[in-house]
Amino acid sequence: MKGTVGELGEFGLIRELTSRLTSTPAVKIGPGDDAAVVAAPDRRVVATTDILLENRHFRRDWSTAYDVGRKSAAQNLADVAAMGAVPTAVLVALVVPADLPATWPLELMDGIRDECQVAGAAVVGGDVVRGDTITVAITALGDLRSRAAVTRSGARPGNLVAVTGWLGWSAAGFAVLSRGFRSPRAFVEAHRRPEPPYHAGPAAAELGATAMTDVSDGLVADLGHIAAASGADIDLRSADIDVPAQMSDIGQAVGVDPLHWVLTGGEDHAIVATFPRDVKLPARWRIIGEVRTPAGRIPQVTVDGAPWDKAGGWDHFGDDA
Ligand SMILES: Nc1ncnc2c1ncn2[C@@H]1O[C@H](COP(=O)(O)OP(=O)(O)O)[C@@H](O)[C@H]1O
Ligand SMILES: Cc1ncc(C[n+]2csc(CCOP(=O)(O)OP(=O)(O)O)c2C)c(N)n1
Ligand SMILES: [Mg+2]
Ligand SMILES: [Mg+2]
Ligand SMILES: [Mg+2]
Repeated sequence: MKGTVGELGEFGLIRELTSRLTSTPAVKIGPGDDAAVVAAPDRRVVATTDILLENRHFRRDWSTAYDVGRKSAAQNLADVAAMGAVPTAVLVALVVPADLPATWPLELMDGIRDECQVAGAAVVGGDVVRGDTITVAITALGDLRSRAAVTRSGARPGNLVAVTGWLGWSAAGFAVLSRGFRSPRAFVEAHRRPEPPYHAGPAAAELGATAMTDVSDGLVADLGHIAAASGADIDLRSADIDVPAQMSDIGQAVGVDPLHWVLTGGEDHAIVATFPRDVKLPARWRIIGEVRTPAGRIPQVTVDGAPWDKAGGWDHFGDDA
């Protein structure tokens, strides 16, 4: 595809975007009408939205359009999974400048489509608007399959805290890219293209998870939301939190304690949940701490019993943002 988005025009772009999509049996009416129609066998619909903005969530010199597509879909699909639901459909709202090469949004859509396919969902609609900063706003829908939603508020003292998926890999990759390097590849790739363990969300619900979230901002920050919503403290045992040797090497090279990436790095979209103590967890879950009766008036996350007094993760209005 030659030319720019402006040359293609709004409806030319929409035609090209939608022509690349695939469908699923849940999609009754896909893109092309005033709205889509998606089957909701459960009669409840899980709905969530996250925005990705150029130079805030991604950089075009660090990630391909396809990578940004995979990541923007993953960020939203992970939120559906973290409720214990199976993703069904996503809507893609795009802001693009007129002089952007048309290949960029088309390859973005390929990435969104492919990540949706990994999670079992399909793109059912969207919007295109001309603007100065590339913005990808995705809405994802999901189905609870007759189970109760797993919220952030159900953690109880005595519960175990367990996690599945990657922790700190994206943050280590971000640190590498920020310093002008392109390797080690595994970490840079983790930053470009997270791999949320989608299946683990519904699986955790089935196993009796009492609270759950995906780790988008950082483990300590996101568990902080569970602590606050549940009115309980959460203590992490650092000895049970794996720091890969390769991550330690990068930490050494750039002067950062790698445990900091694991505890406060976001964007890997691992799934962390609390479970009753007698749960039988499959091997992919690592037990990393426990829920405790709150020690003070404000529920908090502690590490090895000590309050975590640094930032627990990304904050769009924080000092690092
Ligand atoms: N502009 C908004 N209007 C209404 N609700 C919002 C808005 N921004 C965030 N929220 C809600 O606040 C909660 C926390 O948001 P956020 O930290 O972005 O969640 P997540 O990490 O799951 O994406 C979510 O339930 C989200 O839907
Ligand atoms: C260019 C660039 N700068 C900084 C970051 C780091 N970063 C941006 S947003 C974010 C947290 C996750 O995004 P957010 O919009 O908070 O998603 P949500 O928590 O709502 O799911 C992080 C770690 C990045 N990925 N790219
Ligand atoms: Mg959000
Ligand atoms: Mg999110
Ligand atoms: Mg966030």
